[in-house]
Amino acid sequence: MATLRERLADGVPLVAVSFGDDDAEGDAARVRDLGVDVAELRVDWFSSFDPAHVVDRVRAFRGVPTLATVRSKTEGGHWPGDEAERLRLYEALLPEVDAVDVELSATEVLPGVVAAARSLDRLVVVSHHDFVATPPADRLAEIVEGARAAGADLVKISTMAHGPDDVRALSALLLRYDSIPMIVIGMGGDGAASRVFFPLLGSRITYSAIGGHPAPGQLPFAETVALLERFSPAFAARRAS
Ligand SMILES: O=C1C[C@@](O)(C(=O)O)C[C@@H](O)[C@@H]1O
Repeated sequence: MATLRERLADGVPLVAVSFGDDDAEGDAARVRDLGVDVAELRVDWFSSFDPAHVVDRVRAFRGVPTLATVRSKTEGGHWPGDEAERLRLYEALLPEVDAVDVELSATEVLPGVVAAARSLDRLVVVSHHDFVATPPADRLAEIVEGARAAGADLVKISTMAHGPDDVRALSALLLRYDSIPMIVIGMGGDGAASRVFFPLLGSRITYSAIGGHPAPGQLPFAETVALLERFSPAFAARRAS
């Protein structure tokens, strides 16, 4: 199976599904059977943060393109808070996965994660989440530029959309930073179209759900794939190959 870096290379959007550790072997089998492009391992959802446990569960996904995330509580995750411990966890995870996702706001963790990822030739998604609102355009631009300066291979912006103006602001951001690999998501019902429409405009990964843990406005995996197949001939061709 191709690595995440190889999958990203042709610019055709990828569909991710997020998993915890309740059934890692079963989830890895589902990823293979259904042709999920990226397994996001939400380590902050795991039952234990002991690095030996985390590495063991992540290894169940070996051979599948993986993106590991240890999301802080301040950006919608469950990580309880010790930043030195979080950095050690990312360092233990990095050899096992294709990429990691870390928040731009995680100033105590981010430089260490970027350095460790560089030394192992892994990708870093530098992300920003706002579950309340979509910030103004100048703030969004500042976040993208900050993430890029911090060493992001991909910049991810996921903010709550309250109506068409927010969706327009997020699509303008995606187009403005066309030369940077971006993942842009408008969360919530008003943003749901962005999960299909933004990949058509260049957003590199869209997140979908199989079963539990759907994020606000996420569509089921099968529906996301069907809509992208309908509207992106390149995506349909890749799925058919
Ligand atoms: O940041 C993202 C995007 C997301 O929040 C979403 O809205 O699809 C889902 C998360 O699992 C992922 O880490």
